[in-house]
Amino acid sequence: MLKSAHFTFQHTTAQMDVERAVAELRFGRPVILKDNKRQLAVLALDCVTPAIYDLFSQAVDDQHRLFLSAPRAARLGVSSGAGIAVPLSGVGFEDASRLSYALDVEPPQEWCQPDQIMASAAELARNALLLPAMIYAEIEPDEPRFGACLRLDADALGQASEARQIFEIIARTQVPLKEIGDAEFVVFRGGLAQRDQIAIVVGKPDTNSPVPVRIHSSCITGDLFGSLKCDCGDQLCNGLAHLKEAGGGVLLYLDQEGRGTGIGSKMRAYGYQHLGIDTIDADAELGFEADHRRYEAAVAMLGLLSISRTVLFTNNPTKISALRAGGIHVEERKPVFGDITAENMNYLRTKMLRADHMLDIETLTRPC
Ligand SMILES: Nc1nc2c(ncn2[C@@H]2O[C@H](COP(=O)(O)OP(=O)(O)OP(=O)(O)O)[C@@H](O)[C@H]2O)c(=O)[nH]1
Ligand SMILES: [Zn+2]
Repeated sequence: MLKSAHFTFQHTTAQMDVERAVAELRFGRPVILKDNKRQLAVLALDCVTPAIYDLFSQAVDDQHRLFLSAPRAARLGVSSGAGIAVPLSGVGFEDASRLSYALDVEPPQEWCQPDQIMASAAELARNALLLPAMIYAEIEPDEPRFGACLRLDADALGQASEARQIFEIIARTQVPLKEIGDAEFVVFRGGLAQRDQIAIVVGKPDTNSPVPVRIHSSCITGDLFGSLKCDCGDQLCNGLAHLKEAGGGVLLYLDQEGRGTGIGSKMRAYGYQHLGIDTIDADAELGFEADHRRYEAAVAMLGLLSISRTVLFTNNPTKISALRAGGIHVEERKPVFGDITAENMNYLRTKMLRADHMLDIETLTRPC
């Protein structure tokens, strides 16, 4: 309960400021990112129209640059761990866009190391589920043309990160499921974006022993519509079935579509995959690392369910290390498979060979 005498709306938290900045970027508005030395006006290319692009370049006297992440730079043939900054003077919206995500683009003739603050800008784009391609320029503190824009301290991102682990249970109730019968849905609210996450409790797991747990990341195409391009739908059903067979357990259904890149980017990446590029390189063309998921929410959710010891159903070593890093004991790992089809074979093979997923190498590498 709020104590009304002390409560005011005068302050925001770093978490709120970050979320506001995310909303501004998604509306195609600049955010002013600042540290104690300088301030940069930053726009997400993903949400910019040609008219906004032109307006921005006029406002910064054509001194804008394009930040591209390390994976995108590498696809352009430039190796730079911090990404690159490409001068955009005289470069129009179409060419900036092509440089950001098109295939078979010539490497930029000129580039430099990006300002350090751009790491925070890329992190904002990640929270916003936008391509990490940012248009930016240094501006004067009192620049009136950006007077109405949101200002964000670059430090706020680090501070807001703590919120990733803060959740509360806001609802729990029984939902009978076709395949496994009674289950309890537990809804958690919190995290950086305050989005709701769910756990499905099958049976009555004994939290004094290692609890069978499946961590599943959302896949709208596979989970809901039976896409043949991946194994997610099968893994969701089989995961729940394994929990039931094990005498009860918990499935965490995490809101991290497209390995954390969002449905828009996942579908763009599919477009590139149809041209023969594998799942990791397709994401890299768009500027993404191989996997953008985080598991702080999973750790927090297990904690709220009083689960500290698990038998984890997964083929993905990152999930095991992420839980362990969060203080959850993974006492055993059990596999969870889906059907291997002509359509998902290359995807599974890539996960096995390039992301170390524990899949059956013999079956998957046999030519189809
Ligand atoms: N970016 C991208 N994401 C994909 C693609 N195919 C599937 N995904 C996403 O990959 C994730 C797969 O999630 P999971 O099945 O939980 O995880 P996993 O990494 O395969 O690990 P385990 O199933 O536990 O072995 C989901 O977020 C999907 O939306 C793809 O081609 N590109
Ligand atoms: Zn999938």
